[in-house]
Amino acid sequence: AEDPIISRFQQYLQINTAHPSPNYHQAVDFILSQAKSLSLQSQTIEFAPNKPLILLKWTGKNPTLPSILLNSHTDVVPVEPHKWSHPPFAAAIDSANGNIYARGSQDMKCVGLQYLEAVRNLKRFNFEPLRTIYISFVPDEEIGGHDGAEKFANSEVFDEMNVGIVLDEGLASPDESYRLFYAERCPMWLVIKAAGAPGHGAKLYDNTAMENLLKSIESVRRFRASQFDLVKAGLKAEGEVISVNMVFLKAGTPSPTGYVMNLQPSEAQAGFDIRIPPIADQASLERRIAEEWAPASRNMTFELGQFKQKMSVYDENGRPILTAHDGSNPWWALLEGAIDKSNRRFGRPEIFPASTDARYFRLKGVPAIGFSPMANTPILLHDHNEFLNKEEYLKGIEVYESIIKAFASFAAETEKDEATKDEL
Ligand SMILES: CSCC[C@H](NC=O)C(=O)O
Ligand SMILES: [Zn+2]
Ligand SMILES: [Zn+2]
Repeated sequence: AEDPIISRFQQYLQINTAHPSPNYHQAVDFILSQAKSLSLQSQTIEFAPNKPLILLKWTGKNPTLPSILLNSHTDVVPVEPHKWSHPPFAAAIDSANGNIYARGSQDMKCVGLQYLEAVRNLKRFNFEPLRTIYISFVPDEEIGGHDGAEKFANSEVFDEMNVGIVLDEGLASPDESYRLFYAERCPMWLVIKAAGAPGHGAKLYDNTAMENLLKSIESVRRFRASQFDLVKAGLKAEGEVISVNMVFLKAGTPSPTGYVMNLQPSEAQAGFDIRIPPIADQASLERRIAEEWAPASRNMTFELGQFKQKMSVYDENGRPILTAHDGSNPWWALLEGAIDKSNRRFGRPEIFPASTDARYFRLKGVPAIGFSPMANTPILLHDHNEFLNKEEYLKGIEVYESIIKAFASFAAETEKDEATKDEL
C-alpha cells in the first residue's frame, strides 16, 4: 500500500519548480488533482500574475471555531545538476537505503504532500474534524514570499478563514528528535559601498576605496566571530545570535583580459546576509552599521533591504514577533502530545535560523509553529544531493495524522470564551 504514496511524492518532486522560472502551473495541476481525489474544496488564487496559490478546505463540524492552516511552499531553490549524484528532478530512490533524492525532498514538498496523505488516511478512517482545516500551497517563499504568503496573510481571504494556528516548515534533525520552531530570525540584506581616490597601483596612499572597504570587512568579521563564539561555546543556540555572512565582493576595473592591475579603483562594495533573532536589539545593530561598518567619515555609504529583504524583528506594537511556547499556547501542548503519541521525540523550542513564510502569519498575530517531521536526517536544504528517506517520509505522515486529529478535535476556543460560557 505504500508504493502509491511514494510515487505521488516522486511525481510532485519531479515537477521543476526551481527559481528563477518555477513551473507553478504544473504543480497546481498536480495538487488540484490530489485535492479532487480527496474531495477537498479547492481554490486557486493569484495574488500576483502567474504566481498561483492553492487553498484547500476541509470544513469542520463547527466552522465557527478558529481554523487550522497547514502551509507549505511549492517553489524550490535552484540546483547545480552536475554536482548531484542523482538528477535533482528525477526523485530516484537509492534501493540500498530507501533515500529519495530530489530538490525539495526536505524543503518542503515532503511536508505539503504529507499533509495531504495524512488527510487521505483520516478520511479513510471517517475522521470528522470539529474545526475547519485549510491547506495552502504558496509560491515564492524562497525569494521572500512577497507575492505569496505575505499577500495571502494580508488578504481578506485570510481574514475570513479565521485561522487559529498555522503549521509551517522546520528543519531536519540528524538525531532522533524532531525540531520545533516558535520564531525565526529576520533577514536584513546589507550592501556597503566604499569610495576613494583612484591612483597608480604602485602608490601607497590613504583613503582608497579598497582600504576603506577592507576596514569595514575587518570590523564585520570581528562582530561575526563574537556571535559565532557564543554558539561554539554552547552559550547560545544558532538561532539566538545575529549571523553576518559576506556573500559578494565587487570591485576593480574590468579589462578584456580580466582586471586592470595597475589601477586602484575608486569604488568597491560588499554584500552581507544578516539574520537577526527577535530577541536581539535591531536598532543597536543598525547604529553599528552606520557608525562602524559604513561610516560616512570613511567615505562609505550603505543600503539596507536589498531585494526587499529588511524586516523588523518587532510588530507594529513594538513586540518581538514570536509564538508563545508555554502554557499560554494550547496548540504547543497539543503538538507535543501528538508527536509523543506517535512515539517520536522532540527537542526544546528553537528560533529558526533562516526565514520562512511563518513570519507573515505571526505578524498578523496568529500563532505559527515551524515543524518538518524529519528525524535521523542530515540537514540538506539548499544543498546538493538533498534527500529524504522513504521510511522517514512515511513516519511523518503518521505524525501529521496524529497532529491534525489533535488540532481539529480541540474543542476549547480561548480561555476568554470558556470563561464567558461559564458565566451563562
Ligand atoms: C530572506 S527571504 C528568502 C527566504 C529564504 N527562506 C529559506 O531559505 C531565506 O533565505 O531564509
Ligand atoms: Zn522552505
Ligand atoms: Zn528553502
